[in-house]
Amino acid sequence: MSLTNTEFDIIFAGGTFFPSPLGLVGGAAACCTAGRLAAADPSLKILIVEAGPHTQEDPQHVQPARFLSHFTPDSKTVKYVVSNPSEHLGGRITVAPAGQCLGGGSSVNFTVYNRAAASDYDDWETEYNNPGWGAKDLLPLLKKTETYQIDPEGETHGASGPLKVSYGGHFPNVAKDFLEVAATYDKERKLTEDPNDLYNSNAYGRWPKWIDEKTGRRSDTPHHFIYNQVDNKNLRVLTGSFVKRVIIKDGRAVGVEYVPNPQLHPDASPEPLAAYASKLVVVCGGSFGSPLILERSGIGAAEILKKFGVEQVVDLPGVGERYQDHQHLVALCRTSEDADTLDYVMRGIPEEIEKWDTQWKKDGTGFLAINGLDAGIKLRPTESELKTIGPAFLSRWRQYYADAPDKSVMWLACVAFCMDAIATAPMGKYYGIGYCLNHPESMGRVHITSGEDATVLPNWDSGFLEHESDMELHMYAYKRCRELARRMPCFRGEYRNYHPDFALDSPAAVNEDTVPVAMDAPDIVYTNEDNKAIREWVRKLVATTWHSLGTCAMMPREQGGVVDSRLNVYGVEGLKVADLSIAPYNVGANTYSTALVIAEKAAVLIGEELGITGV
Ligand SMILES: Cc1cc2nc3c(=O)[nH]c(=O)nc-3n(C[C@H](O)[C@H](O)[C@H](O)COP(=O)(O)OP(=O)(O)OC[C@H]3O[C@@H](n4cnc5c(N)ncnc54)[C@H](O)[C@@H]3O)c2cc1C
Repeated sequence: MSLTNTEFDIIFAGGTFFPSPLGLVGGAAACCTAGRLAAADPSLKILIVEAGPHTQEDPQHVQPARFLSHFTPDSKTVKYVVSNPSEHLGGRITVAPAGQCLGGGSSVNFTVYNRAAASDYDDWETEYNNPGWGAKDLLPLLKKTETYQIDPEGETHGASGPLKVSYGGHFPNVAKDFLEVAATYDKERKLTEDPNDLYNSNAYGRWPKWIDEKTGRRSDTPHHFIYNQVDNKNLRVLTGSFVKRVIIKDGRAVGVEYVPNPQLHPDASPEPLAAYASKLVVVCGGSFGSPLILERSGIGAAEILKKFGVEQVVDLPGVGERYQDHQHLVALCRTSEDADTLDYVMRGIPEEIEKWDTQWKKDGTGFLAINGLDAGIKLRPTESELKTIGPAFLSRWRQYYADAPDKSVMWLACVAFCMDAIATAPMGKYYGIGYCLNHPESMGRVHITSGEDATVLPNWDSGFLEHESDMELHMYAYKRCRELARRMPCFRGEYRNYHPDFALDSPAAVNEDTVPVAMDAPDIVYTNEDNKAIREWVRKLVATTWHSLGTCAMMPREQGGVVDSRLNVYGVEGLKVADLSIAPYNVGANTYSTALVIAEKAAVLIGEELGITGV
């Protein structure tokens, strides 16, 4: 589709693309920012350019529990980003699936509602010099996005935003078991009604979801910010198109070049087309997409651009650096047939889908209206636990966590399906206690492998486990998960492939076919050999939590920053980045909420600059 003769006000690159004064790409953040601006000023010509397909009213996007259906080898809605082999992972690669469809991650994610600690955002303001990005400034925007159906009067939650947050349409008995065990076994920690108030941590609770309790639908960004404005002909979305580069003339971004996605348009000419924006180009390709768009546009480190024949426009060596994620693992167990798990739905068994689809259509409840992540904790180690974790983590704790009681070191949760192993585990019902590290010390990097081809995979080093402090925390986390899991009434043994390879005669040996241990049973004592086995297990299985951020960091330019605190790319006029890639440092939570608050803030900043009121 050629948009060459249409001029937009804004183009959003990475999401959907419109010929407009403003242009954007159409991921989670892009749809929110574009939708807010379009609603405030319907005369604004906006184009969103998105690499993947539309998602409108597709059950695989709208019904929350369908998220694993996107993970097929030939997926058209998820892009598999493959890392370089790493010595820290025993020489193996890791793969990060990233949403590639209108709405990006918001259209395929697991719908876990998890909010950062207030001090995470305060650090953005004070440590990275970004006025206006602290918790007190962002809280009103966090509230603006959501309707917190669980407690609309809650002080830190929103009551009338477009995205609904609830517990979903069912409370699985597996999650109830988990909370009962937590309350009885873990004497050091309490239960909470609201694990997401920004200011408190270290208490177990029922876990909310980005799901509307009235309809059972996913709270994604395209349906709530874009598809609900179909009558606005000035808001245009171009799907199936990769933004190749931003067109920069005399130091100003004036448009984008885009090429068809060959997976969706195999017969289209690969020649680039152009769309022009008179006011602004906003890059929103996510943490994997945005740095690559910038590098192909000549914005990045000299040696990388030179290697791939891209003429440098701005020297910004920070582009593509500071890749961060939340590394996760799950200790899987078998469970009884009467346990509520999503295994059969996740495996796509037709009778199960049909049964729950009927229920979902009737009243928005049932297994399609949940995500199987129904209880958990943002956990901080106790003083006595801290003594056992290890010297590298202890040093990290003292430097980063000790004085910030709202920060948790990991999110630990009960998973009511065979997460990570659904494709390989024998048929049956499973649950797991899983966790992700909230602020791993390790960082990676992502860069182009071609100056011309926007469809090829990048050069990605995940950075996972490059710091010993992360490994020590993983080992502690596994032990916590295991103690909780084996006490749960629904426990019927550990699934060997998702536990370390302990010696068979070790007291830590995997118990495959058994019943729960007593609540007051002593914790397992691990030998040096057992600890080595856990270390190997972590290396073998640690994986992305799909929470990539930080690759176009909002920091001072001299410290490696890519955008300033108004999201302007250093050295180019009329060019912003507005997605999770601008996060200067990690947040202790699943990242959709943070992507949304960045998008809301971007809309406000753009509104101010273009004189649009009511954003
Ligand atoms: C499988 C999965 C599960 C997740 N689960 C959760 C969860 O349960 N809870 C939670 O809080 N968070 C979750 N997340 C994370 C969350 O969805 C992301 O943090 C969020 O979507 C990031 O938003 P973004 O706008 O920065 O990027 P994205 O949402 O990734 O959007 C980027 C968009 O840009 C497009 N794009 C990239 N390059 C180009 C290009 N060159 N041209 C055109 N388009 C391009 C992509 O196709 C994509 O649509 C999950 C993510 C994934 C992938």
